[in-house]
Amino acid sequence: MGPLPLPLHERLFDDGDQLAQALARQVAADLRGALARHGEACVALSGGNTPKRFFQALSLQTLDWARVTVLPVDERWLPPSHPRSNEKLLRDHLLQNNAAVARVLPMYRPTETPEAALMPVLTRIANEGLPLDVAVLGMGEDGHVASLFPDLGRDNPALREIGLQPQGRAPVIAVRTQAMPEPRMSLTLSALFTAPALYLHIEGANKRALLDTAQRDPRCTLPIRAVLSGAPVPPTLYWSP
Ligand SMILES: O=C(O)[C@H](O)[C@@H](O)[C@H](O)[C@H](O)COP(=O)(O)O
Repeated sequence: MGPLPLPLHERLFDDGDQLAQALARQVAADLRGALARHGEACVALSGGNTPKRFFQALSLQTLDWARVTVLPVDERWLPPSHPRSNEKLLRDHLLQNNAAVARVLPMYRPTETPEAALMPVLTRIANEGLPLDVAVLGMGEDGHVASLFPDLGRDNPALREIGLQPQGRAPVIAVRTQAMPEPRMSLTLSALFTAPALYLHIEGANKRALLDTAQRDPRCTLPIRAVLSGAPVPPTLYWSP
């Protein structure tokens, strides 16, 4: 008998619209619970192409959005007017309808490099964003999550530990990857794991197969496996073809 697959709850849907509605209902319920417990709530959300429908559905949910802070799990080092900016994605697709009054905690600052802004951004996120109540992670076809790419630590092995260890020493890192054109900033797994509710929003058969490998193969070194192996509570997968 091979090793047991890493624990993961699964919610499978026939299409992306159904998934978006269900994930929006679940995240809204988690936020309402957090608001009831401590009067404010914080959710970290992934960028990329997958989450747009989910953001739109979430923006229609009824809850006390004025007491909710939203932050991106990662940011491409581009101004918020740029089409690849995750802050822009949040503002265009989530900060509308009922959610228009939510507060965005941006990662980007107008410095030339993410390294130059790291300390002030890290301090602000630690003070105003953490601990999280909810985190939603996408996954790239290469097994990256947030901006924690498979080549993390190529030039600086300590960065891999800080990024991927469940007890890593910092909540935010500046990253460079050969996989993407621009430098980035990212929450680390130790920051993401402060969320008692952790979701993977993954669409498509290829990503599902990769996730399966990460769940079952102990030799897998991809960041997605570090999520599955290190998460203090088993994440819940929301998947559709
Ligand atoms: O800003 C980003 O790029 C992300 O937060 C990233 O981790 C994303 O979730 C995956 O790359 C999946 O992206 P797609 O949904 O576009 O495939």
